[in-house]
Amino acid sequence: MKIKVGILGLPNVGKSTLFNALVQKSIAHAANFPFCTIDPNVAPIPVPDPYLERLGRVAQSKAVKPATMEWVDVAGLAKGAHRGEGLGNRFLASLRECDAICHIIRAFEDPNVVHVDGQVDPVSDANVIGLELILADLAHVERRLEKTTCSGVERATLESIAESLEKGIPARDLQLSKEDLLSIKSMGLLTLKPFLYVFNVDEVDFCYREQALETARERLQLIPYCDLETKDNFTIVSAKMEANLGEKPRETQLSYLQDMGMEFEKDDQLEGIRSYNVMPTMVQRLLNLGLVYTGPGVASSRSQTTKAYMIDSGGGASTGRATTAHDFSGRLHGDIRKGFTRAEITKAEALLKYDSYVAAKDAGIVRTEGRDYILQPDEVVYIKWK
Ligand SMILES: Nc1ncnc2c1ncn2[C@@H]1O[C@H](COP(=O)(O)OP(=O)(O)OP(=O)(O)O)[C@@H](O)[C@H]1O
Ligand SMILES: [Mg+2]
Repeated sequence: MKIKVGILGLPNVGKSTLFNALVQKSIAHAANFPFCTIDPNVAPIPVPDPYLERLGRVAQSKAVKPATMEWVDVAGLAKGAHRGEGLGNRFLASLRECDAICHIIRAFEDPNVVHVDGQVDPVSDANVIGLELILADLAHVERRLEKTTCSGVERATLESIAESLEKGIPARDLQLSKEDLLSIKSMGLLTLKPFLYVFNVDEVDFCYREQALETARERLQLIPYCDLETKDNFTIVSAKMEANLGEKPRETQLSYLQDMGMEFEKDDQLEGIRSYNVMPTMVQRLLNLGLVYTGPGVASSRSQTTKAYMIDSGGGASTGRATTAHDFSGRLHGDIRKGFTRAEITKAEALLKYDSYVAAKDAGIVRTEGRDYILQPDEVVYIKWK
């Protein structure tokens, strides 16, 4: 299951700075002028994982490979983009292919960083983006409705969406049935996608997290185009702080933040606030994704890597992609799928109580399932095949 997340926002709000922080490398050019990014930057980002390292040790693997999500950093979307302002909105095509959108909203004041409208106003900025997305979807839907190949359920659905968009209502606010949604899936409508709202705050505000989160929550309530059901899907980052912390030694990072006023109750809190952990975890929750593992049980002559894979936690309820043991075997190798006989399943937490897969099996915690078994999050899967 390949998951793509798009980073969207006005020009010069810190999208590329944040993208680099997520990738933990300087891939995207980030600079203090609008429309710095033209071509999209794309990179895989590992999904934070509570079990992988330890499972690798139980399996005696030489390496572990985390599941990844692909993040896409695009050009800034400007007010009037639908009329061709800024870079227009042609680049939105890369966002149409994404499973979720991460909307970066400038909340930092720094007067040295140019704001396209001359003043920092997070609510107004977020509304500009919300409206541009509605207008971009409307133009996209109207183009499709002009085609004679658009008929039946697809046409009826798009007509009702167009009617709503014209009134300023995003497509996600319509109660579309599964059948309706399926008929328009290839359109990649932006106002149907799950959104994560990310307020990019000043370094010092980031260090007073509770207060900054409260302010973000209050602002979100004022953004009419924001998805009502996902109003909890927001967070704060300080892209500049992330850039400053970079990969400095842990002690340096801690003292930098403490000097700025941040209080730490526990040492591991530092990892818990870094965007490369926070943001993929939020996307995972937003899209209801879970992780399953392979490695334990596999003979070392066959594989020496323990790997994590993403699946739909709700058994396909949210993405429509339930993963059966047989489907999953196809993700490993065509031959494994062809020769599938059964799957051995165990929970990661339970397996970690043993020194080896064999010991866990002897203790009776490994069960056998057939091809139609729907995988559940945090399961370790060992496929038997001929
Ligand atoms: N939290 C912050 N506080 C202060 N400055 C910041 C913060 N986040 C980013 N910046 C600065 O804002 C400027 C613009 O950043 P960046 O190039 O990442 O924006 P962008 O959204 O990718 O822009 P574009 O749309 O032009 O590609 C950079 O100088 C960056 O250092
Ligand atoms: Mg950029």
